[in-house]
Amino acid sequence: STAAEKKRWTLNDFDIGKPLGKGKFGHVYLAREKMSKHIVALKVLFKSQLKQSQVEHQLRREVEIQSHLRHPNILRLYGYFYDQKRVYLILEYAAKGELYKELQNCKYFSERRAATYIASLARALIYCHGKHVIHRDIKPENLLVGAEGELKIADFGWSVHTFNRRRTMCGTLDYLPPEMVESVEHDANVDIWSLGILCYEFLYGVPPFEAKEHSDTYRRIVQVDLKFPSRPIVSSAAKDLISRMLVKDSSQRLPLHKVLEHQWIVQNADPSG
Ligand SMILES: Nc1ncnc(NCCc2cnc(NC(=O)Nc3cccc(C(F)(F)F)c3)s2)c1Br
Repeated sequence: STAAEKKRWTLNDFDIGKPLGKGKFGHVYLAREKMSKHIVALKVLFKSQLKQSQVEHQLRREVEIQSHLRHPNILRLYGYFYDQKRVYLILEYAAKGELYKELQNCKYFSERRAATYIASLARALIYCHGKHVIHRDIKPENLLVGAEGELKIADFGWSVHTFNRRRTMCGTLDYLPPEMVESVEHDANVDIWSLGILCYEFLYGVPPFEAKEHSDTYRRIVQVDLKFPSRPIVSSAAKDLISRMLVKDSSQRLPLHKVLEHQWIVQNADPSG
């Protein structure tokens, strides 16, 4: 790892700028490292809240996992430091912000834009799985957009190394595959399911199993109650790809490298990604 990852950073090393977003555990600020003038995002977490939620081990795992990941579609976590009350994550700054805000603004994405994002995500997940890391929490809130419009997966707070698969419930229900909702053993194929959920939400503006009550969402997930609305009009190729990822039996889900070879991706994704 680089010198930057070894250094003992303190808040004095940074000029703090505007708030970028408000997370569950703390706020994110634009910041500039004084010596290098390098622009970063600084996520501030309160130790009291981390302790209260007993997630300190997850945070340590995130920092450990992220320190080994280098991919254009994965937001870098350069390092962390802490003081009396807070833990600070030093993150790559994604200049075009949070993808879910973009999705809210334009309701749903074009097939070309959706396919380009899905292809980027598939490549990032192939890279993660190759390192025995599953993200487990792929959803619009964890996707950011870089200065060139490229997608960046962020927040590995729920990721794990596959050899110690865990059964804890994590993230919102909408994106969880049947095996996690039924809290049985799960593997890297959980991320393929979430990719299918995302592909549907990019094209229709809502996740496929959304329901008023948690219990209804749960039932729709375990029954894979997949319906495609008549509006907006979506190509049959896109529906075919979604149907091959949202399969209850995780071993039968389309493998990520096959996602990249699917005709809808080949015909619609921008190769630069
Ligand atoms: N424009 C932007 N450019 C860059 N970043 C931005 N926002 C921050 C995105 C994040 C990346 N990584 C994260 N990681 C965590 O939050 N981890 C986390 C937090 C609490 C508890 C835990 C745990 F303890 F539960 F694991 C783990 S948030 C924005 Br907006």
